Amino acid sequence: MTQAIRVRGLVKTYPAKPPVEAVRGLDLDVHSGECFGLLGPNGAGKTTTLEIIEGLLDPTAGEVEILGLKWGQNDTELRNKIGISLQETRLSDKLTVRETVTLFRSFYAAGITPDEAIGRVSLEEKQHAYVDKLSGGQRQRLAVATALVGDPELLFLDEPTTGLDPQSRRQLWDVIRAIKGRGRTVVLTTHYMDEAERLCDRVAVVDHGQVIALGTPAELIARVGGEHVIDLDLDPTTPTRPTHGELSGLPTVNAVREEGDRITLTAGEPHRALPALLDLLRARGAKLAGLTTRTATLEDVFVTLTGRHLRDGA
Ligand SMILES: Nc1ncnc2c1ncn2[C@@H]1O[C@H](COP(=O)(O)OP(=O)(O)OP(=O)(O)O)[C@@H](O)[C@H]1O
Repeated sequence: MTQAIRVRGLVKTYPAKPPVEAVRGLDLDVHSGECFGLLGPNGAGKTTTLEIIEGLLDPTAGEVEILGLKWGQNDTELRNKIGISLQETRLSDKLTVRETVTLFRSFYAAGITPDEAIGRVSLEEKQHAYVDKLSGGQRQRLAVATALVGDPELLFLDEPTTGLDPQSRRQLWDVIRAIKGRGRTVVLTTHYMDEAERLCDRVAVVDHGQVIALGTPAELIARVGGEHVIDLDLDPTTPTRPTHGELSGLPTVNAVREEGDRITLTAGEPHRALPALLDLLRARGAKLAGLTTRTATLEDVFVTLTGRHLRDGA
């Protein structure tokens, strides 16, 4: 498989008092044709990493190769091969959708027609509308159209669906799937775990400027110890809580997490873990305020790895 992106030992320290070590020795390989997700909480270093790869920011140290090319050596060629939709792409309110896409098309030596780009993000009906008259979702799709119009081999989408309603998010997912369907490489950052699970072939979980886990969503979920999660809420009046050791000793339980009255177990076989859990709770005289079982998600992966929720402070 050819590499779309190769990053080694990336470091970015912002000058401040004290200096901010936003990226601390990050390695990354993105394969051609895959949809790759960078996940992590606010401040993890995702945007900084992307902006260095996109050539918008200089690294403090490290190597970056994009499509076999390097910033500083092949800039014009690189700019023609990548498309970027920034977290908040600034578009002029005084231009229409069509004028905006036409303007961005003029930045590229080759590409698709503005009409085709507008069609790919389903904005035909809005092509004569001014940017300030668009909804949030339409604006985001326009931002993606401006990134698509140069027919890039590699497309960067920084939090493409943040703040959008569910319907607009799904529309953008379809747009992203279609881009991938054309064999293009997509790198996206997101706070939304369902988005990453649905769209990404592989994801890297970034925390404190480093990759702390990498793999397909299914691999990462399997790695946290089981595909099934049992969430149980103890009634606060419960006299004696089961101990951590008792919970981890239940059949097929791989991990135990306790946050206040919420206990979360990951279990390989819930049909074996659950009856034993209920017996244990009965023996402790514990009252249940709630009990649910569900499939493990990337959010569980992140909490297991870092002890924090991905959307903390989001
Ligand atoms: N220009 C800057 N000067 C100083 N510190 C900065 C600058 N830009 C970002 N940082 C800091 O670097 C760290 C990483 O920020 P970055 O935006 O890369 O994280 P992120 O993972 O993309 O977060 P978010 O999800 O909020 O966009 C943060 O602590 C941030 O405050």
